[in-house]
Amino acid sequence: MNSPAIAANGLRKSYGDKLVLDGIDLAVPSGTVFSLLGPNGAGKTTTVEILSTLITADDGVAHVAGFDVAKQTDDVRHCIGVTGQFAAIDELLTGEENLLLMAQLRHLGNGREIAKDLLSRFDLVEAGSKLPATYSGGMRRRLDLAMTLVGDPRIIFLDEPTTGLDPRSRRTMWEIIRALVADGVTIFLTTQYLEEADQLSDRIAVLDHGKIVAEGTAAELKRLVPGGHIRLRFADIHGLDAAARRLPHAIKDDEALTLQVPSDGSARELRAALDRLGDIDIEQLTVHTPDLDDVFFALTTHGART
Ligand SMILES: Nc1ncnc2c1ncn2[C@@H]1O[C@H](COP(=O)(O)OP(=O)(O)OP(=O)(O)O)[C@@H](O)[C@H]1O
Repeated sequence: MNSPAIAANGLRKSYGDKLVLDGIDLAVPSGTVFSLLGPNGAGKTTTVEILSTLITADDGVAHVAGFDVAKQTDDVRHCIGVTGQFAAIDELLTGEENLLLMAQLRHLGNGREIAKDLLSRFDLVEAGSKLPATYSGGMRRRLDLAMTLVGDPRIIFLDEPTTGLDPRSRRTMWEIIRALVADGVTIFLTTQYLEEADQLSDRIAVLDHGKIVAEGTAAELKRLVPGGHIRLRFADIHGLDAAARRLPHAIKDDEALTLQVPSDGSARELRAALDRLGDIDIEQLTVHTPDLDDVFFALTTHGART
């Protein structure tokens, strides 16, 4: 098996007496999307900064593209692209000039060609000759990501790439990220948006107070939390009472005229519940399966419902 594109063992980091990372282990196979999900201050940016050689860990080891992030920083930097929460865009240069500067910094001879190609891929051809001050938030993020892609890095760190974007711009970013993955690029993504992690990731780790509290596919994480149920609403109290007698394990709400039946969301369990109700009239039926929101609330203390 190929060695992972990104691997970390026992990463620790403190600022003063504040412990920020308390022993992080992770492994990201090549060509996959890994999301680090966590509330504000959980340590997501700190993890990205260590893996991308911007800061050093106090303890533990990490390898990116097979290189040690603490000892082979230049090799790591050659293989990666990083898009942070604060864009690297130079406000005094046009979009195209920003890309050209990036190509120069990376000592690439064919800067004009690269800039032209990226402007067209990121739908910034017209904007390319304008100053970033005239760009929308979504355009700035696209330019920032385009700059990250100069030199064709095979491993990309995206630190909260869609924070503050409207739903349409967010979806455009998702399409761009999916195209990169289809091209074999490895993506390490941090996000506070559960839907984003759900949509894009092969694997997700939930970070809280500097520790990974759960890791797996979106489906695996959703199975960790209870909360799946079928909700049945009845026209009147007689229907509700009759139904409650046939489904004694259900939670009854006399005011809302509903029964909540624990369920894994499968068609088999739904059919079994309906069979037991027989000819009792149901006014409305909804099936709730746990989503990543439930996982997030269940596993992180910041998100914990009190
Ligand atoms: N340079 C620094 N000096 C002191 N404390 C820091 C420094 N950088 C980060 N921290 C602290 O480390 C903790 C984790 O920060 P980090 O930015 O990694 O969290 P995050 O999960 O990325 O949060 P957010 O979603 O808000 O960006 C925070 O409490 C933060 O205040």
